[in-house]
This record gives sequence, structure tokens and C-alpha cells, in this order.
Amino acid sequence: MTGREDGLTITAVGKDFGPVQVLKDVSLSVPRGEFHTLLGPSGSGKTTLLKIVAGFTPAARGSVTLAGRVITDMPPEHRNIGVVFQHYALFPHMTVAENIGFGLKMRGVAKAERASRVEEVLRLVRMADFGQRKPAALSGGQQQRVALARALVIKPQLLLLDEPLSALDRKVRQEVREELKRIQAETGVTTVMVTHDQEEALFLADRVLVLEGGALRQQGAPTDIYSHPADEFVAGFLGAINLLAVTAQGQSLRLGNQTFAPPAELAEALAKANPGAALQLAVRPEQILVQPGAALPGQLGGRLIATEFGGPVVTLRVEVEGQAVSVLSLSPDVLAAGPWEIGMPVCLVIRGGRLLP
Ligand SMILES: Nc1ncnc2c1ncn2[C@@H]1O[C@H](COP(=O)(O)OP(=O)(O)OP(=O)(O)O)[C@@H](O)[C@H]1O
Repeated sequence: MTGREDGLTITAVGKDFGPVQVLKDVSLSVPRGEFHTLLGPSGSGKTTLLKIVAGFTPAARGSVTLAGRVITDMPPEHRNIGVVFQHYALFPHMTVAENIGFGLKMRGVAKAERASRVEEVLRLVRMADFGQRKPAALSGGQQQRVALARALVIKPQLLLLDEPLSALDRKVRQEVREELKRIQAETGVTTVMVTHDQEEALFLADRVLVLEGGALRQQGAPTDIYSHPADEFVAGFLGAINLLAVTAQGQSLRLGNQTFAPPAELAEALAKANPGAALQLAVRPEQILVQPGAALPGQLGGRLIATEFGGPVVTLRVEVEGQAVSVLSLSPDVLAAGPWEIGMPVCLVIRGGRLLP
């Protein structure tokens, strides 16, 4: 069997709540061993999709296949899926080890094997010394590790994570997210994680699936989806971006009264555009190079309107033909190398981006 047949396949899954179609025939597949993140704003249907896969909610239409078996109507306890939610929901009266072993006990696994599997999975999540503690005596990050151990101890064919990090504070969230990436790589378990945090989705995933209004807007590798968003929604949702109103003019682009050379990667898209067509150029701040002084031919000229210090990065705000453009400079050295005076002329070189209709 290929990885794809071994993994998860969702085919035309739909779901309605009353008159509202919250999932509109979503199809996707997660090859075995891959880590996919399901990213989308609140209410986009992420949790509903995850619940359908887990078996907690029936689908109105479509099918779900895991490891070659159709599981659409199978009860959750027969699906061999591990699930972790935002709120840990560990049993408070049981120790960590008992919490983790509970699912094995339900499955009739003998005591000695239970103990060795609990120990193994506790080592995996680096909580080997915590087996005898009660959940109340653990930090939030440690409780989520235990929840992860509990989901993994059954050796699931699929791991589903619903915002598992969002109740943790920033520093702990980063630690646990790195742990999660390591643990997924070590176990090789096929994983789908729901998040509304763009950075988290990009950091963790082999592939990011962007859901909006119950429909998949784009799926792809993190770098691809970040640099080549399919539409304005995806572009804006994945981080800061400049959307510049431009018109196609042969091999060049026109912005207001200025004509400039687009980055080479846009040549193909530009060749297909109608002359004079109004387009949007979507450019991430770090795809723009800024220099003090007037523009040379092929560059864009503007005026510096603000500099914003942000620790490791500095954002320069520039006005070009009445449009505001933000430029990310990767180091404060750029600022120190000045002179950057508000109101001064600057020139911009656009080094990447995407044309949107
Ligand atoms: N049991 C239900 N009854 C009625 N409507 C529901 C039910 N569950 C979810 N919905 C609606 O379905 C839509 C999708 O909800 P869902 O929880 O899947 O979104 P989400 O993307 O996970 O959002 P969030 O990030 O806020 O959790 C929302 O409009 C929600 O109000």
C-alpha cells in the first residue's frame, strides 16, 4: 500500500446545522506519517471536521477512510484514533500513570503490559518521573504532555489535536510545540491538528490546510502557502502582507504613475494577464528591499513615513503613490546604517510576491 492509502482520506464531507452549511463538501488526504495543520478563523468548521473524523459527530454527506477502511459510520472507540483537546480533561482522582493506562484497561490490555506501555510513553513525552502525581500537581504544559501520552499509548493510526496549545502561555506554548514536533517525528503517527494560530500552523506542519466558511481555500507546504497564497483571504490570514493595486503593462507593472520591473517569478502570470488589467500584487514585507534615495529605472520610488522597532526586526512604512507599503528589514543594523529620516525619498525593489485577480 502507498502512504496515501494508509493515511486519512476525507471525501466530499458535508455538515449542516439547521439551514447553515458549516462544511461544504470538504475533500483532503493526509498520507501516512505526515503532520497536517488545519488552519482557519473562528467558526470556519475546523472542530466540526475533526469531530466527524473522530466519530463524535456524524457527517451529513461524504466519507472518511483511515488506513484503507471506511470509518464514516464506525463508533469512535473502534476507530483507533487518539484525540487531544485544548482542555486537558484528565481524570483528577487518578494518577498520571492511571490516566494514561485507562484506555488500555478499557481495551482489556493485561496489567504488566499496561505498565510497560505507560512507562514507555511517559519517557517519550519526557515525563518519566511524574507517573505517580495527580494532574492537579502538574503545570498546564505538563498536563498537555500527559494528554498527548494518553492519546498515543493506544498506538493510534491517527492523532487528532484540537487547539492543544492554545490554553498555554506563550513561552510554554513554544516549548510544548517543539516537543510535539519531536514526538510526532519520533512516533511517525499521522497527525491532524486544528489551530487558528498561523505561526503554529506553519511551524508544525508538513502541509497546511486553510479552511474558511466551511470550504478548503488552499493546501500546501508551509513555505508555498506563505509565499504563494491562492487568494486575498489566505494571503491576509497567514501574516502581514502588502496588497498593492497595480496594472499589467507588458512585462512591467504600473503603480500610479510609476512603472517598475516585477520579480522574475511573476513573468509567467504577467504574460497571461490582459494588458491594462487591474491586479493586486501581494507582497510580504520581507520580500521588499528598501534603500535610501531616489528610485532608479525599474524600481519603485516612495517616501518614508515611519520606522517601527520590533526587537529582531524593524518595519519601515513607506508611501508609494498614495498607497501604504510596509517593508520588513531583518535586522536593526539596517536602521542603524541610516540615515532614515521621516519624509525622505526611498526606493523599493520588489523581490517576490504573487499577482491576484
Ligand atoms: N452543535 C452545533 N449546533 C449548531 N451550530 C453549531 C454546532 N457546532 C458548531 N456549530 C456552528 O458551526 C460553525 C463551525 O463551528 P466549528 O466549531 O467547527 O468552527 P471552528 O473553526 O472550530 O471555530 P473555533 O476556532 O471558534 O473553534 C460555527 O458557525 C458554529 O457556530
